[in-house]
Amino acid sequence: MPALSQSPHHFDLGSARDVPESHLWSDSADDHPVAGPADDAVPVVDVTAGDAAEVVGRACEEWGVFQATGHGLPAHLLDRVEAQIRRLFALPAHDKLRAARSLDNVSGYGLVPISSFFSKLMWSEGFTIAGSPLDHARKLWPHDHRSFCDVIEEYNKAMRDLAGRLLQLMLLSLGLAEEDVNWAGATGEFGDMSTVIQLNSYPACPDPDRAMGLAAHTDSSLFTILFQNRVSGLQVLRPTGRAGPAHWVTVRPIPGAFVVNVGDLLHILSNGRFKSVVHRAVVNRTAHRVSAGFFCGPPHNIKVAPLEKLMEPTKGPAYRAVTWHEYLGLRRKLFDKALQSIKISEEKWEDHSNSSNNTNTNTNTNTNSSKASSVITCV
Ligand SMILES: C=C1C[C@]23C[C@@]1(O)CC[C@H]2[C@@]12CCC[C@@](C)(C(=O)O1)[C@H]2[C@@H]3C(=O)O
Ligand SMILES: O=C(O)CCC(=O)C(=O)O
Ligand SMILES: [Fe+2]
Repeated sequence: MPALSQSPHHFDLGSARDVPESHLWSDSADDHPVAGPADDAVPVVDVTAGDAAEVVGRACEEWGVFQATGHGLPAHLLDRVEAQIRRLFALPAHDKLRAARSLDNVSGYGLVPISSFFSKLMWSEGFTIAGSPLDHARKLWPHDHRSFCDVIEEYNKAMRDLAGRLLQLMLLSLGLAEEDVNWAGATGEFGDMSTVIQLNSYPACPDPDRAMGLAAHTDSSLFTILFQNRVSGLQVLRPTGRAGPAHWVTVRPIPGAFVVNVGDLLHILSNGRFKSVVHRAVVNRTAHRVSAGFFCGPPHNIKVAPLEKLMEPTKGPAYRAVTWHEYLGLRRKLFDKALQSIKISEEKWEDHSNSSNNTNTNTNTNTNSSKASSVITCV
């Protein structure tokens, strides 16, 4: 076993010749098989196709995830994003730790936030960007933060535009109009929607079957747009159902395509119709994999609740209303029990429909008009 330079938290994964005890996941933790290549695959949608909304809707209901092609983001921008992610994680540990995430700031370098719920460490490092990356980039590259900030800024703009288009397709597929979700923006603009970028790094691993890149989880967002490029590693859980017993399906990388997955907030908004997909990232022996998640949420202070229009006449809302901020707080405490904790039982449907709590579903209660996380500038 290689010596740990400091604590196991700062163990240099890239140069490991063995998986240390601190990062060793037992096989028994993996309770589902991985489906073979002959099994059905995550749907692929050309977002410019005439039937895109319909295909997106089916994918979100059946899988909770799809791959988006035809999105129009130039390949050279994605190459520059990937190069900057690799540049960041290739820095020596002590440089990266200068930009470490702190208790009062979600942005910065560190272990994936859900790490605290697991006794073993994951084979990955992360860098979270909420708002401007400038302060952290300056700490990483005191003399050359510009190229990182410029690329992130350009990527953020292009991704917000894509996110707006995807949201419109999703809402259209649910039969919703602009006035049903007034914060969603009318014409594909992403308006005041909140976004967070999560950069992930998964170094090659000497014993990939006994390590875990990113443990199984759902995202708390409305939806997440993941750039995974050419190295595979993302797997989605196909629960027991039409496709047989529960199993993991590898999301085959399609160069230039994005993986779009439904998060808990969209599951709530659609009253459970769109599935918040459980997913994880596995590692491999030879390739250093990187990815970038673009987490899309409602505007600051908007409460997301099941839409009246999507409820069956005899049924009520399955969840109570929450802002993204409140929900992140619940996730920090309860992790995968957070969604269950806001579930409304059938007996309470009647009380709930009489209460005022659910009337502000789509009302902009935004008293603090901060757009800090929607605009990334490096000035
Ligand atoms: C906005 C956020 C979503 C996220 C927590 C965070 O504050 C920033 C990182 C996000 C991420 C990325 C990896 C998986 C995940 C579950 C985690 O631990 O951190 C998600 C969080 C989430 O979706 O709740
Ligand atoms: O890297 C991946 O494939 C998955 C990343 C992910 O799930 C996340 O950032 O939430
Ligand atoms: Fe995720």
